[in-house]
Amino acid sequence: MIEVRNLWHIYNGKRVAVKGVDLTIGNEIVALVGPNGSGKTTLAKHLNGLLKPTRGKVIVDGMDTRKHSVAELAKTVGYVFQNPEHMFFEESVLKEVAFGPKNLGLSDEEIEKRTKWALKEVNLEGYEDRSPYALSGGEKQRLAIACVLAMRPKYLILDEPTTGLDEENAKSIKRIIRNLYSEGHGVLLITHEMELVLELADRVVLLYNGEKIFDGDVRGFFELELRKYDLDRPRLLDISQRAGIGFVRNIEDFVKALEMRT
Ligand SMILES: Nc1ncnc2c1ncn2[C@@H]1O[C@H](COP(=O)(O)OP(=O)(O)OP(=O)(O)O)[C@@H](O)[C@H]1O
Repeated sequence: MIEVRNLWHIYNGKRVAVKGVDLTIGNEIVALVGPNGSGKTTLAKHLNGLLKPTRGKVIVDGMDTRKHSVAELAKTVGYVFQNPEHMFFEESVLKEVAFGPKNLGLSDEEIEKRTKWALKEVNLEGYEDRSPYALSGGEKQRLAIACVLAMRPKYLILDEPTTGLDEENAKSIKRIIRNLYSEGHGVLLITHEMELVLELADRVVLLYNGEKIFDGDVRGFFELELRKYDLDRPRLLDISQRAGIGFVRNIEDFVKALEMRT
């Protein structure tokens, strides 16, 4: 369990980015949403110790982030950054994924096992010898997830994992996230894409001006006046409501509900 208790983050002694946030994350998919500058990245960087609390506490599976290094915490909380190509530096996909486990000082056998597993998990088997830079946007995103997965973290933070991807690639990322959840991982999904929230999240946390405005189920979240927070309501929900069907999570459920009616 990740526990955030009354967390405050103030940059340079004056810019208050996170204001008294409480939050827990277990084996679930939590969407972290809010307009630009609302504090999402700042909050997420606390979960693996990249930032330390100005006030309050973050406890990751019993470890106080102030008392543990980022390297230590990264074994438990993996962070897949936005624009993953900035993080690649090896000449092949295989070396890129093996880098993390190597750094942990694992045996060659264990490194190979983890690398293979991570590449399989993101469906990049057969790409081992390719250059990370020569991959498509969707493949780069999957490679970035594999690199973090190879560290076997229990929790994953994914920052805008589907932004800029076409539908096919976005689908594949969604499948990976669902798999990770069913394998017992906790996932924190930072996103501006409300369709993704609707389809995937168990819970939604809304930040606004650094404060937690909402923390609850997806249905409750979409009952909020989202325009007030610069967020869009998914079109599917409007269409479904107009059709008299009400709350659905994806197009398949909408079509099923339509068919049942006829
Ligand atoms: N290193 C920094 N130094 C000073 N202020 C910062 C720093 N990083 C972020 N901020 C400020 O803290 C506030 C929260 O920023 P943060 O990046 O956490 O928001 P966000 O919700 O992730 O935004 P976005 O959706 O645009 O990525 C913003 O006002 C931002 O300008």
